[in-house]
Amino acid sequence: QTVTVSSSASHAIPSTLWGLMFEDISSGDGGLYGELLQNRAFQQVVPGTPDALNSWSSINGGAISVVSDNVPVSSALPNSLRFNVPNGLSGPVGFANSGFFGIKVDSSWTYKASFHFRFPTRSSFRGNLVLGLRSSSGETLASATVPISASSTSWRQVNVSLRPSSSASSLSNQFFVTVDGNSARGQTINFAMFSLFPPTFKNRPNGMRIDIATALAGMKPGVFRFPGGNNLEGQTPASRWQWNATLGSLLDRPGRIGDWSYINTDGLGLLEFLTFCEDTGMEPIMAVWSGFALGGTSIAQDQLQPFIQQAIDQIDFVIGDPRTNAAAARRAALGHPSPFKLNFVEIGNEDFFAADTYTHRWTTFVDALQSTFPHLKFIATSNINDPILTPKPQVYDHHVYQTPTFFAQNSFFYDDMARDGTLYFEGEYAAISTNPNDIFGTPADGRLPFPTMQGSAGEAAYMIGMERNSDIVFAAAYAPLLGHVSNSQWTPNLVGFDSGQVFKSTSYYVQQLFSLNKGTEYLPSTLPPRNGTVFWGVTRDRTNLIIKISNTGSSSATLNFVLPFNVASTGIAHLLTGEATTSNTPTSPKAIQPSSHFIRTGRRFSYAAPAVSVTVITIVRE
Ligand SMILES: O=S(=O)(O)O[C@H]1C[C@H](O)[C@@H](O)[C@@H]1CO
Repeated sequence: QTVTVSSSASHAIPSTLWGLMFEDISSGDGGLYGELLQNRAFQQVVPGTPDALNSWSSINGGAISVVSDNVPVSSALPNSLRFNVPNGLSGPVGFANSGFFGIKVDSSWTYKASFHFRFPTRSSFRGNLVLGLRSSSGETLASATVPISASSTSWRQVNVSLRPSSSASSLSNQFFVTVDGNSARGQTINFAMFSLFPPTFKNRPNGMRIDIATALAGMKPGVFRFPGGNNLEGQTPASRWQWNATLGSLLDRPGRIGDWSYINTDGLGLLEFLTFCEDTGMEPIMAVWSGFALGGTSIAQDQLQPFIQQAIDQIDFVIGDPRTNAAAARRAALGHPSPFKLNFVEIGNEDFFAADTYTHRWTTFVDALQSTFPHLKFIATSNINDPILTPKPQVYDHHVYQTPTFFAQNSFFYDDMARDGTLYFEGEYAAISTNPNDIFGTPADGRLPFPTMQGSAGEAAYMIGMERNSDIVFAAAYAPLLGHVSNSQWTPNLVGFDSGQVFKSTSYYVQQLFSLNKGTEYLPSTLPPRNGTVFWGVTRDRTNLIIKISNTGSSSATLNFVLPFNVASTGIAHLLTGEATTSNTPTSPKAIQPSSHFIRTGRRFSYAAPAVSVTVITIVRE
């Protein structure tokens, strides 16, 4: 196959092209968000039920229960851990938290532990709390002693730093709090709002886990879509994501029942999202709730005003003027007086599930928001031009979960899209099954537990198409982004993790190769055959010519490039290839990784793309 490259660029490559889609789908709490304790504040649990004590356990007979405290630590956190020391015990007695399927104990880290406690009954008792980190077999790895007295019934906060004496060999470790069973016999102490943080990305308080955040930043992503995805919507309007409930002190965040069957702490909230965007150079694509909850409730058009006002306030928190706007003043009070960067606001999520009411919800929201924020672009989430929406959307968010083959066969999906001023955001895409008749089924029925090399090559073919059409595709994001390998609501995920490490998939490497070698202009070239198996695209930036190739076929393919200008006689081929069905997994985390090779290049050169491979060639321009 000969590929002739044009000397003049057709369009600029948007800086926003390759980005991240984030929602809490076993990915925020216990994942990207740095908090190490699960069920740290007993948010949204029912006192007295087994779930209320999720992740908490007794040590040596300590009696623990979750109670609705008659003197709650805050109005947002009504529940406390009631701890009682029965008579007749000796030695350390207390309770422990097992984290999110483990807690990594690293002796090079300083951990920050915090909790609030109060004695419900005043007494002359004085004693010591011993808290810290221990292996599940009971070996103490780090500890601190805090003197306490029952001289007052008011809440007091404990803050201590913990430096493990040694790193634990396994992840099954716990955070613990104990008292001496004999001297504290009969005592009752209430606890609330526990927190245990490792060092965080950019050392941000209430920040992100370093290894995961670093892996995400390592893709140099252009955009960050949040807070969902389904997790924006709520099963009912009352349990929808609400920006104002995710701000400020952790004592003021009630948490919510998320849309992936577990409670969200909302410790990772709107300001943390925006700060993360600034810390990694991503532009936010922020969603507002659009009046539809996943349980099926749509808000009637004449009842939408409060939700529209909440959306206006959410946007004002991000970009408003603190001198004239209360929501913006909250942003300033939280330490960020200047506005954040924001150009795109998404109205809802996947509203093709509720297209019949989206027609009025879209109109009512966009009429109000566009007049309040004239410079923003609003993204529609129903199917493209179906139903017809008023006003006509400037942007659509298109999602596709499919087989590897589908992606290879749809590399030209955007070539046929009308150039009528509409922009497109490929907000979610991934090869998730090999079974075209059951895309969302179980692994037994073709679902992928982890991305595979053939899935990643299919995605690369589709991405080559989006790059070619990046005059109208301004952003795209693989979804879901993150998944805990021990407990996920969805597979495959771009990045897997457990409480100790990060697992980068073959699809992660495709995203990274494409994003780090984006180029700034698109150079048209001989089009790949639409129904072929090999796809390529050419871009350039000031220093490099960049050629992206995906060979989704089962045999090597040689491309003969003919360039209209001089380039260096040696280039670099960044190659990702391996067996079609191979994945990087916790047991084989580095099964397939990119490798870089020098290749001979020049005005004319050939490159043999191996079967099932993705290659990014970079050549210095003369
Ligand atoms: O069950 S789905 O609707 O397919 O869920 C998908 C689509 C939704 O936007 C996102 O939250 C989720 C996984 O990324």
